[in-house]
Order: sequence, then structure tokens, then C-alpha cells
Amino acid sequence: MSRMPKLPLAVTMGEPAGIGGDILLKAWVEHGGALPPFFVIDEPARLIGLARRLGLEVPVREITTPAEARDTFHQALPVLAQSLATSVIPGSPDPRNAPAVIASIDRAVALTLGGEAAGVVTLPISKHILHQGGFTHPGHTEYLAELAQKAGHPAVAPIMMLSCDAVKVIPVTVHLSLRDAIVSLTSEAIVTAGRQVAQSLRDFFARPNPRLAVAALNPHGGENGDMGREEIDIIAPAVAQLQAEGIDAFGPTPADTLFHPEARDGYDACLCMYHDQALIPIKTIDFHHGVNVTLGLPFIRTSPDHGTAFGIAGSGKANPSSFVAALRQAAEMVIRHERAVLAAERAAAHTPS
Ligand SMILES: NC(=O)C1=CN([C@@H]2O[C@H](COP(=O)(O)OP(=O)(O)OC[C@H]3O[C@@H](n4cnc5c(N)ncnc54)[C@H](O)[C@@H]3O)[C@@H](O)[C@H]2O)C=CC1
Ligand SMILES: NCC(=O)COP(=O)(O)O
Repeated sequence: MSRMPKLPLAVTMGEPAGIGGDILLKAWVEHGGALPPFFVIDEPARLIGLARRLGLEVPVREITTPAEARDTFHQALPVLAQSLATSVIPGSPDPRNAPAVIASIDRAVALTLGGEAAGVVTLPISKHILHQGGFTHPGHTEYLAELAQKAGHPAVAPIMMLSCDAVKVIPVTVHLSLRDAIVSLTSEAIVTAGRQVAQSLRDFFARPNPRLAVAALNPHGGENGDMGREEIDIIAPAVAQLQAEGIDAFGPTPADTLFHPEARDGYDACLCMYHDQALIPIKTIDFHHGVNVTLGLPFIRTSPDHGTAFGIAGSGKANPSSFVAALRQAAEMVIRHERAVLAAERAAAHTPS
């Protein structure tokens, strides 16, 4: 990437007993100069200890404002200090650290909305550990939307999209049991997701005329109602609505034949009806370069596609590529947004009042 955002990206701590710190340190060592500058909100001492454990030479420098990060980044890893309640054992999460994990997310969002950071890149949290610590949200996606709403953006409807070069997938229902996902599926949710995805593909992914595939829910697309009516009652009307709005959408299409290479050539993004229908294909096709992007927020947020991987935390085995892709994706989205704002300002300046 030749151009970099004007401001640094804010990276959250994630679950400190997971692989977040490992991939953060590895990314800085392996790609430092080629990465968009960022700072992390974490406890400096624990990152120093983790670097030592992993045998990585990472000078950690505590900063007090994001503005210091850009100059610091190429010599040392800039860290905005967030203290933890108790010491971290890789692979053994402790809910007492949940408030620090949440505070790191809160601060990253506040700094981004406050114009001090370019966007938010989150490291993986353990939803279960945060829930034990009192967190009531299913995941980042929903929590980030609530933070945006509290900050004065009431209409925020977050949409999860996972993206790699080969495919983009959107789970229309997200963090629900499969039973609840099926019951809660509505035409409105599909249309809302389709509209947001089409707009975001135009704004951030250079797809001026995005083509959206819409997956069926049931085997064989419901076999004309013999194997379920959701296609007839819910999904087809949503596709028709999207088409009526000028969006190039097609479906419902049986999901089992939507993800082979020739099928993927036929669309820019695929709306899927539940979490695993979307995430199994992308994680199978390109686990190490998938990026989770939250669309519809008033700020840019990306994340690696994987989780905390407790089994390999602190071992040096974690692959940082998805995190690196998340940083690059966030930076690219920030730059596209900056260009669009500039173009709009120029257009306004040339419009007679
Ligand atoms: N954005 C986020 O905060 C996310 C958080 N999670 C959370 O992560 C926790 C664990 O979830 P799992 O389903 O076990 O998925 P996981 O992604 O943590 O692990 C699945 C498998 O992939 C491996 N793996 C994951 N990332 C890797 C990497 N960078 N390099 C090498 N191997 C890697 C793990 O060792 C494990 O074998 C859950 O609590 C879940 O909620 C899961 C996905 C996203
Ligand atoms: N499987 C994706 C995932 O769980 C990420 O959720 P979020 O924390 O980004 O909302």
C-alpha cells in the first residue's frame, strides 16, 4: 500500500490470554514498515513479557496520545496503557480482566469518533469470558453499534461481512443459536443487509455495480416448498424488494453450490442466512487472509476472521496474516473514505449557492 491514512489505527487488546498479543507482536516484527501505522490499547508490561516469551525483538513504547503513534511506529510498538486486573497466563483466560478488555474497545471507539484515530481494528475476544465478566452483548458487532448509538448515531444497523480476495460473505443473522436464527429470519433483515452491503461495496470495495447472491436456507432451496417455506415466504420477497430498488441481487440460490470458483465469479458478495453458512466457506477458502468488517458503523472497524485460539496462545504458532489483512483493509477503507470526503468538499465548493 503506497498511501497511508493520516491518522494511526487503534488496535484493541482483545482477550489477553488468547493469541491477540502474539499476532500483534509478530505482525510488527514481520511487516512493521509496510503496515499502516497503528497503536494498541493494552498493558505495556504484559506485551514486553509476551515478546520475551515468544523470542521476538519488539521495543514497546508507551505513548500518552494517539498523535505520538505515527512517529513512534517505525522504531517501536506504540502502546496506550490499559492496565489489567490480574496477570495473564496464555491459554487460561480470567474474567477479572474482562473490564480491561471492554475498556480497550471503548477507548478505541472514542478516539476514532473523536478524530484522533483513523479506525478500529479489534483483536479477538472470548465472548464467553466477557459474558462471565458481565458483558451482555453477543460480540463486537453488536457492542460497537451500541457505542455508536450512545455517541449520537441512533440509526446504526451493523452488518457483519467477512472478506478475502476470493469471496465476501454476509451472515444476515449472526450470533444466535441455529434454532433462533431460523425463527428470527425476516425479509426486512435481508433487505437491510442487502442495501448496506451494496452501498459499502460501492464506497469501499470499488464495485460500482455490485452483484449480490442471496443464499437459500433449506436444502435444494426448499424444493419449491416441499423442504421448507422460508425461500418462498421470506427470501424471494426480499430479493424482489432489492431488485425493485435497483440492486443487482439474485436468489434464493441453493447454498451448497454457491461457493465453488465458477459460482463465485457470478457475484461480488453473498448474503447468507446464518453464521456458519457464511463463515464455513470463507474460512475454508482462505482462513489466513479473511477479514471481518463491520458495515454500517459511523467509523471503520475490521478484525481478523479467527478467534482467540487458546490452544496455541503464547506458543509462537499463531499466524498473523489475517490481522495484517485486517490492518490493510481498514487503512484502505479509511483512504477511500478520505477521498470521498475530499471529492464531496470540492464538488460543494464548485456548486453555485
Ligand atoms: N472477532 C472476534 O473477537 C472473534 C472471537 N472468537 C472467539 O474465539 C473463541 C475461540 O473460537 P474458536 O471457534 O475456537 O475459533 P478460533 O479461531 O479461535 O480457533 C479455531 C482453530 O483455528 C486455529 N487458529 C485460529 N487462529 C489462528 C491463527 N492466527 N494461526 C494459526 N491457527 C489459528 C486454532 O488454533 C483452532 O485450531 C470463542 O470464544 C469465540 O467467541 C471467534 C471468532 C472471532
Ligand atoms: N465469527 C465471527 C465472530 O464471532 C466475530 O464477531 P464480532 O466479535 O466481530 O462481532
